[in-house]
Amino acid sequence: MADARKRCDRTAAWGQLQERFRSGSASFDLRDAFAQDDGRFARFSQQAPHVFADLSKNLIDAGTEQALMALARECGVEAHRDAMFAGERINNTENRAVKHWLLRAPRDAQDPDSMAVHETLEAMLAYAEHVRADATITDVVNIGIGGSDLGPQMAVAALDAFRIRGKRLHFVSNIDAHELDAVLQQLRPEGTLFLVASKTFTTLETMTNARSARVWFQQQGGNEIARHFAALTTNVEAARQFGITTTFGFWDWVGGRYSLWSAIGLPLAIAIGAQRFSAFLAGAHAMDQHFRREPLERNLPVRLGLLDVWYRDFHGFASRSIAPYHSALRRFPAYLQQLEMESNGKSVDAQGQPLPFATSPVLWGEAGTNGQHAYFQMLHQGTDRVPVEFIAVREPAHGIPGHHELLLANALAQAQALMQGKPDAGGHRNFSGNRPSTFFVLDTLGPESLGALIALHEHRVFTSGSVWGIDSFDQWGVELGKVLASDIAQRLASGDTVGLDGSTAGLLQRLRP
Ligand SMILES: O=P(O)(O)OC[C@H]1O[C@H](O)[C@H](O)[C@@H](O)[C@@H]1O
Repeated sequence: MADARKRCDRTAAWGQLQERFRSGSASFDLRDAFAQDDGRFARFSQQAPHVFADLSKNLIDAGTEQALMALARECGVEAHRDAMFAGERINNTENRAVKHWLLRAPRDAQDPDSMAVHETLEAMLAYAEHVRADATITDVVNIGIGGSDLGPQMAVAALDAFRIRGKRLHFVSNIDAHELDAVLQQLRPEGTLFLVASKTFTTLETMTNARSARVWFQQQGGNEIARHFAALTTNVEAARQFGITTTFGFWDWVGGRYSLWSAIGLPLAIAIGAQRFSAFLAGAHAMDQHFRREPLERNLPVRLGLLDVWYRDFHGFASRSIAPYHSALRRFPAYLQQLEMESNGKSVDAQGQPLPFATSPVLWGEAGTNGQHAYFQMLHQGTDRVPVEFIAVREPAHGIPGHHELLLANALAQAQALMQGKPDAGGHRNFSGNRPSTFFVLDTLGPESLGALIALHEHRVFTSGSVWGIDSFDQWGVELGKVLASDIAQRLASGDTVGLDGSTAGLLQRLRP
């Protein structure tokens, strides 16, 4: 497909944004903005499906947001979004469509893939229910990495309150077998179900771990590999060759970091059950509809994605900190790291032309309040301004009194402190303030709201990637290290350092057994 997007820095809106930044935005003060405008909270906050977002403590005014909307329109973000939902091959470097949204859409007779999606979903959910009902299975081990690990791991933790009791879920990703070893020590072969999760079924880490798990299983006297191993993959043939007969497939138009909604979600379906898994998909679908249909001005993923562009390319902010004030969301920052940094961490456009402006920021963070006692010092008083994203949940899932109010109070207080500061204090006690943050509120952390929160971020990343003109759905940057690792693995065995740089050669010699 010819990419119809216009290079964002060649638009009139880009020039206007530069001008706005030069002529005032650099000295924009949030405290004044609130003092001057009673309606600021209402203007810059909104309810989207299952997610409320307050953007008012960000360094924007109505004029800037308007110019950002103009930028999106001039760049062709809407047409690009519609092309994704029309199933066009917008992942042009891999010549693939991008249809993870179809995995959470109701049956659609018009879409050629919808039938297969729903057949697979039904089979997978039936299997999940079967595993849930099978009391002999006490442990489920997901073996996968990247998109085949971070999504299900994050979501299983996030929805722990809904998790089936009496079964343990484990996630093994690293090729470092300390991880596999620690899990295997807790298992009995007859009580274990291994899920080998890999889109390609070739990933070194996953295949190595899966083979070692199979060896362990057989050495421990396990039999019936067919009953104790299942595969989640687009490469059903490779799974069969591995000896796995229970496979749940998906399609090349599902990117790894967008695959939680596919068979890769099986650990989550086992954890929370078919009905709740369907609710999880429905929550994401509601956000898809919002993204497709709402005008840009009331379109939350679009507003967030454009804010990201404003911060990265005009303010020059190089990172964003994620602060979920809910311990069940502790893996959410790691999940977002892959989603955003693997999608938009590119320095060429979709045609391979170098981009003269900055793209993906660094994402990082920890659950609150823990982060407050570690790195928030730098957020409040460091030399860099780092936009912070708070996520708070109104209703707790526990009944222990006195905690949740304090948790929420801390989230609010941190956002307030970042903005208000204490500029008169002087010296070490001085807080400059005027530090931006976004505040998300969920009524409860449940399947629907989690689905919506994730889809919101997918579309937000789509929006900034679309403005930047990059292919957000490939990941060529992970290839070089993989190729070099296989060369170095041979050299580690042989000791051959010919042709290596001095550092790699020196370290290789030091690391050889
Ligand atoms: O699911 P797999 O094919 O095993 O891939 C697992 C992961 O590894 C790759 O190197 C990519 O960087 C990720 O996008 C992917 O999710």
